[in-house]
Amino acid sequence: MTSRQPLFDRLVALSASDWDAYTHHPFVEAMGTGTLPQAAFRHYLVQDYLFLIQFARAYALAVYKARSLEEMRSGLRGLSAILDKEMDLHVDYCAGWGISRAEMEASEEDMPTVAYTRFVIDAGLAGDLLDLHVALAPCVIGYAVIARRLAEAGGVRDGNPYSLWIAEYASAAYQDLAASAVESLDRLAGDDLSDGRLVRLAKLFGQACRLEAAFWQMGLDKAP
Ligand SMILES: Cc1ncc(CO)c(N)n1
Repeated sequence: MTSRQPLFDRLVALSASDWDAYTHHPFVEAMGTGTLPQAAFRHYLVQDYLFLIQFARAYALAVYKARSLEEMRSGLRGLSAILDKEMDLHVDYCAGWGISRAEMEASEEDMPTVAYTRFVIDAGLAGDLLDLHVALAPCVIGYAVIARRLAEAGGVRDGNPYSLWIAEYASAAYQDLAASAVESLDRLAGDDLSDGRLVRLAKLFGQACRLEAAFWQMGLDKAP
């Protein structure tokens, strides 16, 4: 019975308090209500641009770590989704907040950005493809879960400056991407995951959730 439960659900259950602290962080709740200070969001946006560059490197590593052509192509789709789509979207979106590409490129990575992105890359370098995808899961899937909840609670509405952010990650395209990330965890894990491996994977997952929470907190800490 437990083996039929998606690996993602088991990881969330094993790291419930870290997962909840990440997905219900005060930064997230304030985006939903529209009360997040703009300075917090702008700092987050610039750091997220730098985050995405490193995230692309993590997908490049997924191509390298692939054990089959199919897995290589899947890593390549993730890489090009970031480089060819998400980065451009991000630049357009930041322009709407008066932040130029030049300003983002001139910015330095804050410690939480360095910590999170290099943690993910190291998880992939030191481990196998499943370790890497588990370390990536809170990013890819977490944003889909957060945005869906905020959208269902009425976060996308006139007058909420964060509507577009919520709508983007609540969109069918992003929700589909997250659903395929959930499936790929099960495909990579196969059906003979030992208890010991599960515990090690849950450690990676919980750490990534704490680093996501620290990423939100970095934004809040910039609010006057
Ligand atoms: C910090 C962070 N986590 C996850 C995502 C989703 O891609 C993102 N853009 N930024």
